[in-house]
Amino acid sequence: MALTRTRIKVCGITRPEDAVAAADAGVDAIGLVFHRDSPRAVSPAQAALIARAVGPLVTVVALFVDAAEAAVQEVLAAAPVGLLQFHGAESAAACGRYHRPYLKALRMAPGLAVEAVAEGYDRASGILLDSFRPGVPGGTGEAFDWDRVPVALRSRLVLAGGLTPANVGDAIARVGPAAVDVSGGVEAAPGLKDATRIAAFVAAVRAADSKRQSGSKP
Ligand SMILES: O=C(O)c1ccccc1N[C@@H]1O[C@H](COP(=O)(O)O)[C@@H](O)[C@H]1O
Repeated sequence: MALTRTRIKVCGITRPEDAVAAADAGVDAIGLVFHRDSPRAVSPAQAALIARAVGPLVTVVALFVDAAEAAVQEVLAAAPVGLLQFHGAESAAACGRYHRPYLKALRMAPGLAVEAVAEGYDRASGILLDSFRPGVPGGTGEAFDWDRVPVALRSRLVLAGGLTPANVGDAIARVGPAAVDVSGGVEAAPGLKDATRIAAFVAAVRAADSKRQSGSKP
């Protein structure tokens, strides 16, 4: 049985007030980036403050890019993380080391055998597909060719990469992911979310869900 409500994650939150805006808009998860080179990077102490602001029933996702085990453990000790997100070249064994639910991000490099690679992460709670730009691990603000998404992956797919309030409805109609993830598309500036854009993104997702449901009725 397929989900009728697309789950929403807003990633790259750096301020408690942005976490509150996302929660108030009705998102399912917020993402915190622990990658030093990102304009959205937060410290474990900031993460704890943001997680406290968002309350108990919004999932806090901690995003790492090929991080050392000690760095991941430091974050886990500091903040109530509900889900890990591995956005680098981490193996399935490395992702599973923390005995926590996790998303594995795959960047859509030319020629990537998406389905085969995703199969190697069968213990992941979801497979996140993001755009590929050489030398940039994520948060590019660029969309990839959605026709490359394997149908078989949809039920555990988190679609990411260049989503915005303007294109997310089309993305849902064409791909039918379990969840969508947005960062740059709801920002006023890198790392600074915009409450109006977050609300517009959520509204666009819900409109697409309604359209899908009415279209599937006999
Ligand atoms: O957001 C970042 O700065 C970032 C840094 C390193 C790895 C991943 C990052 N963000 C993730 O990138 C995708 C797409 O972001 P966007 O919507 O295209 O800006 C998303 O999954 C973020 O979680």
